[in-house]
Amino acid sequence: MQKQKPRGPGKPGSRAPSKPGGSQRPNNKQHNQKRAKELSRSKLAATETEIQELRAKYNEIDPETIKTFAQFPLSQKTQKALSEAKYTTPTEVQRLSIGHALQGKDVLGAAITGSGKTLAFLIPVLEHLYMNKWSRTDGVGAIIISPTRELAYQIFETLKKIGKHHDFSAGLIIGGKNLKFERTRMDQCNILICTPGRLLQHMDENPLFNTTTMEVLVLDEADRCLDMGFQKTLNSIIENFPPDRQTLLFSATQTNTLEDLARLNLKDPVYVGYGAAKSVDTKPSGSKAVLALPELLQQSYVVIPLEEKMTMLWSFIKNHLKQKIIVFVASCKQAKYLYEIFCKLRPGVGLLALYGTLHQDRRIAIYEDFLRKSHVVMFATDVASRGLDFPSVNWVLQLDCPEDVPQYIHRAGRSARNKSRGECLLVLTPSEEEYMIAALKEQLNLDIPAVHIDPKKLFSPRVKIEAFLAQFPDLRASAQRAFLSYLKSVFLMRNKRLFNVLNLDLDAYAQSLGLAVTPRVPFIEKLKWRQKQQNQPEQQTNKTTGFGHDNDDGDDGSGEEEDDFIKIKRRDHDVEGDPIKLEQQMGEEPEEPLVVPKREKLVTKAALAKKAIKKNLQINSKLKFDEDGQTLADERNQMKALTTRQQKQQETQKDDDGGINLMLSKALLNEEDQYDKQRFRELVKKRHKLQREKLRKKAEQQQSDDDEEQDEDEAQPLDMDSESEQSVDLSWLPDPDKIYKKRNEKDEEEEKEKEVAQQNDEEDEDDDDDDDDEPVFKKSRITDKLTLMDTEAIAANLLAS
Ligand SMILES: Nc1ncnc2c1ncn2[C@@H]1O[C@H](COP(=O)(O)OP(=O)(O)OP(=O)(O)O)[C@@H](O)[C@H]1O
Repeated sequence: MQKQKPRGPGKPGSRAPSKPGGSQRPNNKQHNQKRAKELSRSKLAATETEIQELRAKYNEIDPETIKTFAQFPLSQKTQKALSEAKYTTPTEVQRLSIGHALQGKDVLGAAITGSGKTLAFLIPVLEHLYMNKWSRTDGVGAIIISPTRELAYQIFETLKKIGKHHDFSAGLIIGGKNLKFERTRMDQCNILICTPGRLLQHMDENPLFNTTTMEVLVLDEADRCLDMGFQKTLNSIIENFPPDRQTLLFSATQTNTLEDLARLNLKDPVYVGYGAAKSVDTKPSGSKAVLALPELLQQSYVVIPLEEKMTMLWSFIKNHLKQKIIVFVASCKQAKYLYEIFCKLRPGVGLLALYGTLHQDRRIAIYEDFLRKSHVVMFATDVASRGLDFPSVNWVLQLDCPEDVPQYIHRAGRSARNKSRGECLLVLTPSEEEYMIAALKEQLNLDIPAVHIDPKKLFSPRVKIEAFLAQFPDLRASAQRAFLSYLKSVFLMRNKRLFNVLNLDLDAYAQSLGLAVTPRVPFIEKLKWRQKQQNQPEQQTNKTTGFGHDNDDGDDGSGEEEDDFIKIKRRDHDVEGDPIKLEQQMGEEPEEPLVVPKREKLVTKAALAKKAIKKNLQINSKLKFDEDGQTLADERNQMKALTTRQQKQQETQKDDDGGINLMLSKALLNEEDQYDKQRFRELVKKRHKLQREKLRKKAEQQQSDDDEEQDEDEAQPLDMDSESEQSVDLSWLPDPDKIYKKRNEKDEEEEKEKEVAQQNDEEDEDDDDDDDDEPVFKKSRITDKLTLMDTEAIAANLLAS
């Protein structure tokens, strides 16, 4: 599209001389506009003819004869971008699926990891919008759903590459990004690449988001999108899509059941990559899974106890310093701890960690870092196991056993991508070996060779790790969290044949992580306790049967009662979900189903309190007495009694199961208020009493001091003092004490009267207290006798007058 240069406003009076026949500027403008119109018209016409030509060729597509992308009836814009990105020859999955997708059919594509499934659905998406002359204002035309954020980001990047000559707008809608920003832009996007959770959030919260225009739906890693984890979310999303749409499903492990496909409302789907002959249009029987691994991937496994994994990992990294390695672990906290401790240990190679709890920007930065680097070790959880296209990964080390065979395939598939070589080492504990190896043999027809590690090549980093943990408490806490999270992940696995947390040597594992003390694992303690509880009655039953007490007495009723007491009625009473029928998968004899224990109901403080109230427990009460032997807690007790009374009333009513009883609460609050007021008055009174006591003592002390002083004055000759005192004879002066005492006594009486009046006014004052104690300030005035200095001053005044 040509762009016109913006013109400046132009100065008034500085116009260019006009040519004969009218002004030049309007002529130019008109000319340009005309030309632009002609251009766009011719472009539209060209597009229209291109579209018609391409559409005519759609029915002639024969996947078997196609060798290059140029042979596909694709728009020039797509062809140009493909050749610029050096995509000339389509991969098998692309060759087999693109034609059907262009024809508007629903496609289920299964192909090994790294075989180019992304282009197999992106090309048809672009072509569909192009052929339908989709413009920016037409809204959302296609939605691509990916189970992880990194994969969505990767698809977005590929779309940018091959769709760069088209005029469509595309949006990446994943968690951890700016929701507000996404909201304002979503309605302007023609292609949305999103994770299920975020998409549903927008559907629920964003009034601008409208999917009625949507015509193509793609599920990458379809089996993951449709599995239990995303089931509810995806069901809600699908409800919002128009039923009349094209659906494309792709994965390396298509394990979808027919039920899943029915949920998606597929219409006569084409199966690509199913069956031995990689045939097209052949429907797979029922829910048969399609599982395959790249030919150039070398696989092996090693069996070591859990506690030796750290040593093995350290030695492996030290022996492969010039390689690009992904180490898969079961939980985020393990990935974090391994990264932290290995950074401290400095193995001599770059380290990275990619896991779900990291901030999204950090995750993308790590992803890009790992893309770029050629010698690096990345500790990762299964967020990195599906779809991520890291070039030239030499080794995939599955340090913790994968949950199932598809997970093994996806992890292993991060290496040996797109016809390159790679290796995968599966680390198993002795208890995991038998089941996992048999499952791989059964489902993949794969005999993975076992490798044995030369003990001489093992270097244990334990001493160093212990030293670091002793030095850095944060690191120790991280190790503890890693320890617990691994055990939790094993505990939560549904496949109890493969993962049994009770088989693990916890102390040895804790020590291998550098922990001096094994952290407490409450859920294992609970599990053991529950197992013990379940075994005990069973043993007791056996005992009873052994002694033949069952039917001997002939009293059926009593016998039954006894049995009822000790017999477990349903052994799987705490089963959460259906038991896993592993035997059927493995073709073994059916055994007792293994079950995931149900989570125990949490006992909250509120629940305990409720229980206690219901039982009407009498909690020990503390009684306080004042100096007079009165109980201070009387009011409180009264209040408690009232509460219990009202609770009883409430219980008898039985219609109030929850919520707040306003009447009762009000009454309780009033009671509480009364009590608090009373208590406050008592405290104030007590404080006043204490103050008075103190002042009285002080006054008495002062009086006794004064008396002593007076005695001393009388006893000592005057010449002991100053010269002035020597020169003046003051014996003729009247005794000031006598004068002022009289006056003070008068004051005292008045004060007393006032006090009595005040006492009568104050309702709350304690009479006893007041009888004992006269106001201290009055006493202090009475005892405030004239000093020698005062007497001297009075004498001076008198002399002067
Ligand atoms: N026709 C092609 N020619 C050359 N390279 C291609 C072609 N198609 C895809 N590729 C490259 O192959 C690599 C793997 O592609 P892609 O990620 O789409 O595989 P995938 O099948 O989706 O893998 P996974 O199953 O792991 O998701 C990418 O680097 C991509 O660029």
